[in-house]
Amino acid sequence: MIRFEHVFKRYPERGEALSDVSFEMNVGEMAFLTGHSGAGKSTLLRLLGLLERPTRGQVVVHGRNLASLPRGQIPFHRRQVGMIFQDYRLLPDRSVFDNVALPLVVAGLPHKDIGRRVRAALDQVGLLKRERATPSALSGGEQQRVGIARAVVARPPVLLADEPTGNLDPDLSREIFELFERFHAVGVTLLIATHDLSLVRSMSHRTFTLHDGRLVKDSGGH
Ligand SMILES: Nc1ncnc2c1ncn2[C@@H]1O[C@H](COP(=O)(O)OP(=O)(O)OP(=O)(O)O)[C@@H](O)[C@H]1O
Repeated sequence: MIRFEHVFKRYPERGEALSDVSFEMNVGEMAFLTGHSGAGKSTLLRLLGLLERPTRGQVVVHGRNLASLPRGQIPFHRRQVGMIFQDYRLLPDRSVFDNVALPLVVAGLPHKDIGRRVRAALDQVGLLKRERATPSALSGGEQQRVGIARAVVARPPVLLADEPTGNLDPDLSREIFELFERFHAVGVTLLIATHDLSLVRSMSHRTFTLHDGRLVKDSGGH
């Protein structure tokens, strides 16, 4: 589902953020991505979401080589890869419903399908009753669940999360990770960047470790 082949990413002003990174993930696999601050975790996820392009090497998702993906297929790719962020990135002046609907509105889905799909996604994250609320009326854990509903509403086969529990306390963090387990159980491929090593250790999934832009460890899991 995901393949990195000798991937390098250099930011002109900062030098190499990723150096010669190669790995593969199978369909339905769930893995963690760890490493010190600045190790390159966000960069790796941004390459997968096509928010950045590699300087060298190949990134392949679902058989599509992102380096040679025609411009017109970028929106389609983005719908195949749901992204979840530490700071949730919700629109503060729009309702929970509107925030979750956004990817479907952008994709031009018919109105009646949008309502059905948004409610299904909110149900999955346990927020069906809050669709009219604005994000500021929600707790951090709830806001992140809105972020997750938005990421899954277009039913992407791949979910990427960048420090999804970085702003949450341990109990809420565990709830978010349990939610990820449920998507894993239905066959979604997940890659989750996190500093939360105690949660990582308690969950026995494959774990990648980056150090100074290099993949130094690939371990764990069943
Ligand atoms: N848009 C950018 N422009 C320039 N340099 C960048 C950019 N994004 C990241 N970098 C640099 O690339 C390196 C890797 O950063 P990255 O954000 O990928 O690391 P990270 O492991 O996600 O760190 P953190 O845990 O702090 O989020 C760092 O040196 C960072 O300063």
